[in-house]
Amino acid sequence: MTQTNITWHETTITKHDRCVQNGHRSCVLWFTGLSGSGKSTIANAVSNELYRQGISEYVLDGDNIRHGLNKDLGFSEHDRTENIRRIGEVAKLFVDSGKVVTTAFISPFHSDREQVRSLFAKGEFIEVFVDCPIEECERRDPKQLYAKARRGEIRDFTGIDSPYEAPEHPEITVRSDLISIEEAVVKVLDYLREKNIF
Ligand SMILES: Nc1ncnc2c1ncn2[C@@H]1O[C@H](COP(=O)(O)OS(=O)(=O)O)[C@@H](OP(=O)(O)O)[C@H]1O
Ligand SMILES: Nc1ncnc2c1ncn2[C@@H]1O[C@H](COP(=O)(O)OP(=O)(O)O)[C@@H](O)[C@H]1O
Repeated sequence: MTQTNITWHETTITKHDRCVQNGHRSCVLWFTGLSGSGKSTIANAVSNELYRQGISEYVLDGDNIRHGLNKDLGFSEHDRTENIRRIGEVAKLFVDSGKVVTTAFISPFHSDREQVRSLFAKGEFIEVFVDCPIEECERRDPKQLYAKARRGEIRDFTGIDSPYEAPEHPEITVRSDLISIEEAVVKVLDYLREKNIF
């Protein structure tokens, strides 16, 4: 349902004010990749390092959001699109609050990611493609979900019987089968410094 009779209220204190107070710009690092590619691991490691350096950060992680805000959603194409739409809106609020937000969602559909990108000012949405061959993700299988999907116990599993559309022009690509977690963190932080986020 489209809402009517709703007015947007500008706050007195703006995103700019909050960024000045924090001493850095805000943005979202949008990690995308197959299950087991390393999104959560790298997003968390990046956030830890940002925190250590005094940057105001926050992690939005797939499994956690699906326990609360999005617990009504499953893994159909429609539900994944709605999942990403809501998370995009939440990420926008966090960016407005002045934070460097890391998100770790498979976000398999190109159009959904581009829809989220369109919510942000230029340079605020940083797509991080955690690129890892499915064979390696399946070998890692940290939650034994590939094994279950292969046995037919999980339907619509990304990479098995549900598609993953790899980003065409991500701001950052991390080949998590070729570089270490530490090297991935350095790559992401170098990008943020190069773009004068902090
Ligand atoms: N069918 C199916 N396909 C993919 N993933 C599944 C599925 N069922 C459960 N899981 C678990 O849910 C996590 C993915 O949730 P996301 O919110 O990131 O997915 S999506 O962006 O809406 O596609 C995913 O987490 P990660 O392994 O961290 O990616 C899985 O643990
Ligand atoms: N270079 C790497 N980058 C990220 N994760 C790695 C790397 N090498 C091994 N791993 C392991 O792969 C697994 C990735 O799991 P996870 O971060 O939960 O992936 P995702 O969030 O994409 O599902 C973890 O057990 C992690 O320790």
